[in-house]
Parts: sequence; C-alpha cells; structure tokens
Amino acid sequence: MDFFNTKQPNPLYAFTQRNSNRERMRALKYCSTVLLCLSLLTLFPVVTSKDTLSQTQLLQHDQTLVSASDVFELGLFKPGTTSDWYLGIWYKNIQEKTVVWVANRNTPLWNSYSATLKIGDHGNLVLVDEETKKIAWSSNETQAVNPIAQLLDSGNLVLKEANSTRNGTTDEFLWQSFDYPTNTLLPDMKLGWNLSTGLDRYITSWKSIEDPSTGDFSFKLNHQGFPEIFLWNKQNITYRSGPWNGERFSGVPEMTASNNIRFNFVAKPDEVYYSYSILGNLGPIYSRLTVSPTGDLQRFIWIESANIWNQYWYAPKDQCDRFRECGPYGVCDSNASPVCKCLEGFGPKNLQAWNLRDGSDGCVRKTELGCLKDKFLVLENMKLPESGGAFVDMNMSLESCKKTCLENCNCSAYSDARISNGEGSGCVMWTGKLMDLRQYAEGGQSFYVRLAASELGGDHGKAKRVIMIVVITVSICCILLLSGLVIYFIRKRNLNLPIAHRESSKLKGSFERNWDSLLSEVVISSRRDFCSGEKSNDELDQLPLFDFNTLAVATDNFSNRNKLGEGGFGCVYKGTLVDGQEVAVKRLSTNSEQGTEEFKNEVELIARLQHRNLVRLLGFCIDEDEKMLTYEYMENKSLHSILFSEARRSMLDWQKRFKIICGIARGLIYLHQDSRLRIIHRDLKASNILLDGDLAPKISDFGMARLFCNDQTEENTRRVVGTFGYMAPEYAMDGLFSTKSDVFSFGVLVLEIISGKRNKGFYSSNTELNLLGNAWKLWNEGKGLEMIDPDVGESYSHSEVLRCMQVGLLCVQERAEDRPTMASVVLMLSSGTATTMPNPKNPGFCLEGTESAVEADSSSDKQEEGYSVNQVTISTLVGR
Ligand SMILES: Nc1ncnc2c1ncn2[C@@H]1O[C@H](COP(=O)(O)OP(=O)(O)OP(=O)(O)O)[C@@H](O)[C@H]1O
Repeated sequence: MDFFNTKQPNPLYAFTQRNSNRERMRALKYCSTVLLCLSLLTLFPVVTSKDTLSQTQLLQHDQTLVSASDVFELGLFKPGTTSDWYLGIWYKNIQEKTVVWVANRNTPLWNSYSATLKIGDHGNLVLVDEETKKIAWSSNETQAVNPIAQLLDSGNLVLKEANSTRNGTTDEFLWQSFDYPTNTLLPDMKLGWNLSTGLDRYITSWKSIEDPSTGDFSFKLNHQGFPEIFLWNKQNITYRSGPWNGERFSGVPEMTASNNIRFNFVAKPDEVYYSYSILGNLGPIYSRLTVSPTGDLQRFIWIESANIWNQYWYAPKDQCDRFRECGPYGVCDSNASPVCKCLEGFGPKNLQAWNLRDGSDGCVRKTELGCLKDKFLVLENMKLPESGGAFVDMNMSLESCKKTCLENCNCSAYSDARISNGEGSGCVMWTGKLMDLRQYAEGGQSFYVRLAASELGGDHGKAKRVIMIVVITVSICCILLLSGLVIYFIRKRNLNLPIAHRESSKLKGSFERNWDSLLSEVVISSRRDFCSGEKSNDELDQLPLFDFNTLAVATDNFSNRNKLGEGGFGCVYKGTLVDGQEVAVKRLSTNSEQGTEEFKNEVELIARLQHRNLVRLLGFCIDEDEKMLTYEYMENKSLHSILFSEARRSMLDWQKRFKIICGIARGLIYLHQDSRLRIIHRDLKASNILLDGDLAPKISDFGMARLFCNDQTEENTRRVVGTFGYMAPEYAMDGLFSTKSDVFSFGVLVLEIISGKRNKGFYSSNTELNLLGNAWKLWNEGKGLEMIDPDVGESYSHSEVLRCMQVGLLCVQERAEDRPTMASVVLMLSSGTATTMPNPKNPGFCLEGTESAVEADSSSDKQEEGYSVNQVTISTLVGR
C-alpha cells in the first residue's frame, strides 16, 4: 500500500493546508483507522487471489477459494441438516451442493466461526479451530520454502512452491488432494498405486448422504497379478471390475470410450492406476465416479439444460455381478435361469445346494487332468476370472501362451492379455481355481480352460462319451421305470396312513418329472410362450419338485407352531429340510379354486426372475389336491409384521427404513425394466415385502403379477386384484394397470414406512383423510417431518426423510402420467436431488369416503395383530 505517496488529495494533505480543527480531527481519525487496518493486515492478511492461499494468509470460515475458471470452490460446509462443519470442495456453479472432496471427513468441527485454513510451519495445510487451538485436519508436511495452496480447475487442491512454474502434471506438486480421494473420482484423478511411495489411492463411501465420515464401501485397485478393481464392503469383496484388457475392464463390457470420455489404465513398474479424462470441445462436461453409502458405484454426468446429475453408469447391476456368485469353475450368465452353470467338464460340487440355486460352492472336475495330454476348451464373451495370482506377459503370443500353459501342469487357463480392435496380444495365465467367471451375450473375450483330453473329444473321447451317454440314458430310463412302479405302490399304501407315518423323501433335480404333465390339470395361460412364442421352459424344468411328504416332515405336519402367517390363498409354514435348510412353505388351501391360477402364475414368473430384492422360489409341490410353494425363509417375516406392530416397530430405525425403501425400489425397477421380462406386480404391500436376517427387503407374492410384452405399457382388466389402500385409482376404478399402478403402491409403501401407519384405503364411508391425505396436507403446510414415526428415534436425517416423503407423494399422484418411473424414483432416492425433484400434485384416494363392497376372506396378520379387511388381497370385477 503506497498510501503516503499518492497524488490524490488526502486528509494529511488537507491538514497541512488548512489546519482547521474539524479537518484535523477528521484526518487523525482516518489515519488511525488506516493504521489499525494495516496492522491487522500484517497479522491476518485476507485472501487476495481467489484461487490461492499464501503462507501469510488465512482462509476464514466465511471465505472460500474459487478455481481460476470458477469450476470448483473450497470452503467450510455443513451437509444437510447436521450441525458438523467440514472443509470440502464442491462445484461452484451447481446449485445443489455436490461435494467431491472432504478434508476432515472423520474430524468435523462443531462450529465454523473460529475455523481457519492456513499454511502451517511445516509447509503443510492445516485446518485449525482458533478458539481451542485444536488442529482438525492437516495435510502432509513438506520441505517447501515458500509454499502456496491453490485450487485448480480440475478440483485438485495442491501445495506447491510459490515461484514454481510447474503445474502441468499432477506428479509435480508437494501435496495434492487428488492423492487422498474421499468418495469421488474426478477426471484425471488416479485410482491406484504409486508403487515407489506405497501410496494407494481409492474412493470410500460416505457413511450416509449427510455424513461424510468413512463409510463401509471402498473401490480399490489390486495391483497384484493382472490388476483389477474390487468393491469392498468392510472386509468383504462384493464386486470386481475384472482386469483391464486394453480397451475396458473385462467385467464392464458396456464400457466404451466415447467422444466425451476416455478411459486410461496405466500399469508400469512404479505405478498402476485407472483414470478417465473428459474430451471434446463441446464446452465443459462434468463427470464424477462415486461410491454411494449403500455400495453402488455410479458415474454421473451433469446435464446443464435439465439441471440434474444424470446416472450414466452403475454397478453392481445384477446377480452375476455379485462376487463369486457361482463359486470355483462356475459361470454366471444373467440371461439364463438359473444363472449359474458349470464349465464344460465340471459338475456341481454340492448338488443339493446347486439345485436350490445356491451356486457358491461351485463346481469340480469330472475327469482328472493328464498334464501334457490335456486340451483347452475355448469360451467366448467371458469376463476373465479373478486375476490377483495370474501371470502376465505382454510380449508373448497366444500360441506360446497356450504352449507355456500346457507345459505347466498347474496352469488352469490362459487368455489374451490385451484386445484391441478385435485383435488379441500378450498372454495371461491362471493357476489353481478359476473364480468369479461370467459370460456375456456380447462384449467379453475369448478364454481358454484346461480340461482332460477325454472331456473334449478327439475320436476316442467322442466314442467313449457317446457310449457313456447311451449307458446313462438306458440306466436312467430303467431307474425311472422302476421307481415309478415303486412310488405307485408306496403311494397306494401310504394314502391309507396318517401323514405323520408317510415316508419322507425329496426328489432332486428336474429330470425326475415333467412340468407339463404335472400341470396338466392346471389351465396354462395364454402367456405361456412369454410373448415370443419361443421361450423355453428351461427355468421351470430346473426348478426342484418337492414331494408332499418332504414338506410335511419339514413343517412337522404343517403344525400350528410352525405357522408363519396366513394369506388370501392359504397358510405359510416354516420348515426345515433334511439337510438343515430353513424354508417357508406356502400351502394353498385345497378348497381355494382361485389359488390355482395364482399358483401357476407365481411358479411360471418367479422361476424366471432372480434379483437380490425378490424372494427366491426354491421349488414347488403338486400332489393330487395339494399345491405348495417353497421359498427361501425370511427370518424377519414381512415388513407388515414389524412396521405395524407396536412391539416390533422400533427395530426399524431410519437408516433401516431408508435401506428398505431403496431395496424395494431396486426390486421393482428390475421387474419393470431390468429383467428380461416386463412385469407388473399388482399387489405390492407391506405384507408382500419380506425381510431377511439383515432386514434386507425382498418382494414376494407374484400370484397376481402380469407380464407385459414388447412395447405394451398398460392393460385393462375386468378382474381387479390387489389390496385396497395400495391400489392406484385408475386400476381400482377402471381396471387399468401399468407399471405406474405399481409405482402408486410403492408410494403408499414409502409413506407407510416413514409414518409407521397403514393407509386405510377407501373402503369405509367416513370422510376423514387417510394416510395419503394426511401426508399431502402436512407437506403443503411445510410440516412434512411431523409424519415421521416417533419409533424411528432421534437419529434420522431430516432431508432424507423429506426426500422420501416427496418421492412417496410423487408416486401416489392421482394421474398415472404424473407419477415417476421406478428408474427416476431410484435416481431421486440415491442422488439426493431434493431441489431438482418436481413438486407433487394431489394424491389419488386421499379421503376414506368412497364406498366399496369388498369381500375378503383372510389375512396374513390374523395371527399377528388382528384382522384388517383393508390389507387383504381382493379380487373383484369392475363394470365397463
Ligand atoms: N418366505 C417367507 N419367509 C418367512 N415368512 C413368510 C414367507 N412368506 C410368507 N411369510 C409370512 O407369511 C405371511 C402370509 O404370506 P402370504 O403371501 O400367504 O399372504 P399375504 O401376502 O400376507 O396376504 P395375501 O395373500 O392377501 O396377499 C406373510 O405376511 C409373512 O409374514
């Protein structure tokens, strides 16, 4: 400041010129103010350059650094409604605060006013609470002489020498936030290892969307063997990218470079990492890869015109993305059902578990290897197996690779290490068990598995196999014939004995019965061909058939003690199979004619579906008049049995409720669009959401579900089935159902989960507001949080609850076309975009006043807590 040299008139000048008392006083006052400012400036200089903090400056609690082109901003922030303060970096021009880095994620500040960011004595950045003098966070110390901190347009906060001209590559900084990612990988950030320094850069989820502290999920590169990236849930791997094959990760076939994004993978002696860059001259494109608190990897792209983060990619996607789903030598194919099969030349290790669709034990060789005599089976479109122990040679040809593998008796498979434009190069070899294989419809790569020569043929092998097949077929025919006769005679005898005395047995495998003949008395629906007319019954054929006695023994003769509940079509019992597996057995009441159609529908549909949020059908039984369905046993029974029970409701804190909402949404999106079929459930309700031991939700009861073909979006029925309180208006009144009628039921469920109260539907004649009406009223009065069930306790995130309420209200809007799709619902739930969500319009059926003559005959909760007509699945006809 060159104040005294200024040519401008100033108070001191005026003082010497005029010497009047008034002006003298004014000048003195001015001077003292200036001197005070100068001394303060010397002690606490303010930040002058918007993106830089020098050694003599402080960044106060209300100041921020802004990168040169206004892309990123660094400062203190408070996530959602919490009272904790964090130092973080976010996008400057995106209204909805999207934080990409947090310095003190595990050491928040209780208040912000006394916090400052400065460069410490050891050339490090420090965040200090000036009041307590406590250091909340510090970067590494540096040997810098004159360090400055700068926020770059890449989102990287760096420490460098003030006079350094080097700011090109990320390796030249004294310290950089890019080396310490939180939950976000930004363009040009490295995910992986600096092997010289041992620095491992990986992303770790926030604990919840309002809590940046270290969460359970991490996405980490393993540089051993043939490097690949693993998604960890605490100590367990949940998903694997597969190794980089020169073009993409072998487990991400949809990963294709575009004009806008380039993916990079670098494997050098001193570093191994993955990164991506944004290309193009279409102006700035914002993209970020994150790991969410619930373990989803998501890439978002900012859509400027719509003001939203669009989900561009996500993983894990399906059952086959689950780590080691099909065990050693098992291959997962999400287009097949069941999804697991053994590699050719291998058979299931644990046949019983395998038949019950638990493939985790994998497969074992049928024929011992003969080392140099072995052959290789080629498999196409494969995700390469776990490769931490693989051997890689980038210079070896495929032919030498094969030879080297053959000569090493422990080598179990080989493949090209790289593929580029369809051309392979290099060599990768695996020894020992082959784990976590999957096959794609397209997009994987060729993979060569070692097998005993006899498994692969040659004339001698072929002849041997043909003979074996003939012998086996003849033996099976004889056994079947004999056992048919034996069963016939035993049955004839057993029919006269009480159930408890009947002999227990369980038929395993599909080859022992014929689906069509078993169902011959059942009307096969016109949709049997599942739209194409070509659909095979493979899945059904694979579905185990239990005989009556097995299930009678398992459930202790269907004893009341084992009764889990009762629905419209019969009772559900807990059972234990001879191998100790716990199951739930739904026994259709023998006099329920209505149940037959639903039974067939359930078996036909659910056998073809597999998702972690859908209950698994393990098998079925048709024995004269008896029809039973056997499901995986859900320890916590139905959501209904917990949510609407005074005694049990407090088991569900907010985090659990939120997880349940997200899980149901994921199951529904799978039904509506992600599975091979488009299915409308038509009877979503709290008693059809089952909860496993970890309270993970699974949608059950597909008796009412309908399949939509090709481009069909809605259907009209005269037979309205479903449960009042959950039924969309257009469905209940006009019989019109679509994915949007399921969305309505989902919305009701969301509001029930938030409030712990049932929606009363519209059966009674009183004119009070029901749950939807109440929610709508509170929302409009800005009192949404009053909806929350007091049993949730104190620990809930206000914004998350309000977001769920908004999603719930959007789903129950009166007009089907106003309701979001489940895909949008999942996005809204996961991305925290409350500000960009539409405002809900009025809900359908928000009064209890519409009368309806409904007959209902039973309820799942008769046993649990009284009878409620409203919650029972009904079936009625509507006029046209
Ligand atoms: N796989 C399972 N594991 C544990 N409990 C189960 C299982 N399946 C059903 N139940 C229990 O049995 C009850 C009855 O189920 P069911 O599907 O027969 O009828 P609902 O869905 O309650 O009623 P409705 O038939 O009217 O739709 C459920 O509410 C649940 O408590």
